[in-house]
Amino acid sequence: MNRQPSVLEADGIWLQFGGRKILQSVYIKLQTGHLTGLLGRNGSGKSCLLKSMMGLMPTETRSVRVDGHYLDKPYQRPDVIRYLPQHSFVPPSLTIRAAFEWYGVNLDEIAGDYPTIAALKNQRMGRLSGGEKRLAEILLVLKSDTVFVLLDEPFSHLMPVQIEQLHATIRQESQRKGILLSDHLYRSVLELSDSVYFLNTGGRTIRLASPEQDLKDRGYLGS
Ligand SMILES: Nc1ncnc2c1ncn2[C@@H]1O[C@H](COP(=O)(O)OP(=O)(O)OP(=O)(O)O)[C@@H](O)[C@H]1O
Repeated sequence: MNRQPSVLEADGIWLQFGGRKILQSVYIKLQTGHLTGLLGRNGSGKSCLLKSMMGLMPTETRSVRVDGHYLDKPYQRPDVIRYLPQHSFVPPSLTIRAAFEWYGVNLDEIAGDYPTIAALKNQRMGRLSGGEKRLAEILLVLKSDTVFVLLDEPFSHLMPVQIEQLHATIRQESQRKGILLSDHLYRSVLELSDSVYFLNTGGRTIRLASPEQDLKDRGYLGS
């Protein structure tokens, strides 16, 4: 698939719960061909930000634009943007094969890199282990025919060898997609990202110039 480069900008995102401010005028930019990292302390609002970008949170204000065009309900545009939430989202009664058909992803294409998933193709999602299910769901989102992908903690529940393989797949997919990666495996995030945002406790994003040092200065990493 050949596409023109595309830019997604999310800005003016304000979110609060019961007067507690979580996001305050957040700005974030994604670009096809680039991988953007998102880091922040526990509870800083990273998951809320991804949900807000999808239109799945009751934000006070929010603007998500793709190439300057406002996206009213991003969650209704899987052709433009897909989102991997922290929780499982495929109905447990679906087999892996049916889930891949639903997302329009060719199971044969991933069989070489992920033989365990391919071998389980007739297994129902609800019968998979936590790691198997997570991996299948990541691949559905990552390999689907879309332009932007938001990944919320994709590496949780995966064993190291799968994380390594996933690094390669994320790199490959980010050549044509714009990917936002949020995960506490910060080494993976730094290694894969072309640029990194930090969501500070005041609910604003800061683009990190020297990620390792900045993360230490902000108390995310020990010094
Ligand atoms: N529906 C909700 N109602 C009230 N508070 C909420 C709701 N969802 C999230 N919060 C609060 O918003 C804050 C940010 O949560 P969020 O899950 O976005 O953090 P996070 O940065 O993803 O954290 P972690 O790194 O621990 O996963 C937390 O204090 C959380 O308790």
